[in-house]
Amino acid sequence: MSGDALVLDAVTRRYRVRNGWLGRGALFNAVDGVSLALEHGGTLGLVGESGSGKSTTGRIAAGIEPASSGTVTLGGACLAPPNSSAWRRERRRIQMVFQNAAGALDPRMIIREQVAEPLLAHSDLGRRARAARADAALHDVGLDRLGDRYPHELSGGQLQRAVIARALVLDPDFLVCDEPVSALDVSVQAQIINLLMDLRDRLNLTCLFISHDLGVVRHICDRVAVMHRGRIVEIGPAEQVFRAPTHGYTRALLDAIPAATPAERRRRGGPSLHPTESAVTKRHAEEPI
Ligand SMILES: Nc1ncnc2c1ncn2[C@@H]1O[C@H](COP(=O)(O)OP(=O)(O)OP(=O)(O)O)[C@@H](O)[C@H]1O
Repeated sequence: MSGDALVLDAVTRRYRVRNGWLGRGALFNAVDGVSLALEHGGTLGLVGESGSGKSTTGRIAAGIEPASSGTVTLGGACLAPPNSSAWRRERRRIQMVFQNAAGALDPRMIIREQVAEPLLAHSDLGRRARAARADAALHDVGLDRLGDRYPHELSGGQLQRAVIARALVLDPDFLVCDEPVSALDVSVQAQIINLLMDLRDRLNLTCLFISHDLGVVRHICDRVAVMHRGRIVEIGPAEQVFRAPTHGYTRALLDAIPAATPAERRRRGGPSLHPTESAVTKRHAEEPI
């Protein structure tokens, strides 16, 4: 594990509009001049309304999608465009966990094979060594003994654990998590959040955590970036951004979340805490497998 940072500098991503008020074929900036750094060992939360550019930023950070302009550097070296041989070398260090675990897994393959799959492209390990590495990753996420099962034999939470194991099997330094629990039952969300926190601490991972759930972001992130219409309008230590937001859009986002305590609820006149946040505070709750 090296201590270098993943840095996005003035990153822009342009798409062509298919239909919409800008007019068919017009270009628009889904991500517009975004600069941020993922510092070693930290967790940066990326929040903002739907369509603000969070996922696109995450995919660019993970090297899955190229920037239209701007640079992505890893330890000071420019990350190569996706699919070049240099990219394949660096790709191992940055892995992504998506929202839809079921869609990310092949229903015809057992879990162990799918967890081991990235090793085919990124290592020269033999079949048995790959299976052993996959079993170790499955152990890390609490799925011992389930490697021989097919995806349809696993619960939603177990599927997301398998997807996390597949991201971990290459021993990455950075993990980009894009809404990793929003497709799960509330009762399972806390277990997956707790697992991600445990893995981050145990494996010394540096994380970008994309979420709509500001309660969870406040709980697990040390820094927060707020996106609005493709731009970062505010970035700073989580406690500072949540306690004293400087941008009007951040204040509007925070006003939209339910109050954390009865006193705050009375002061603000809003509803009580989102169930996810009350649940994530119960760390180490284990999902039955
Ligand atoms: N491949 C694509 N082609 C065209 N437009 C795209 C593409 N991917 C994303 N967009 C558009 O870019 C904008 C930003 O999308 P993005 O998914 O990054 O936002 P988001 O903040 O992650 O939203 P959500 O929270 O709903 O996932 C949206 O207007 C989206 O429709």
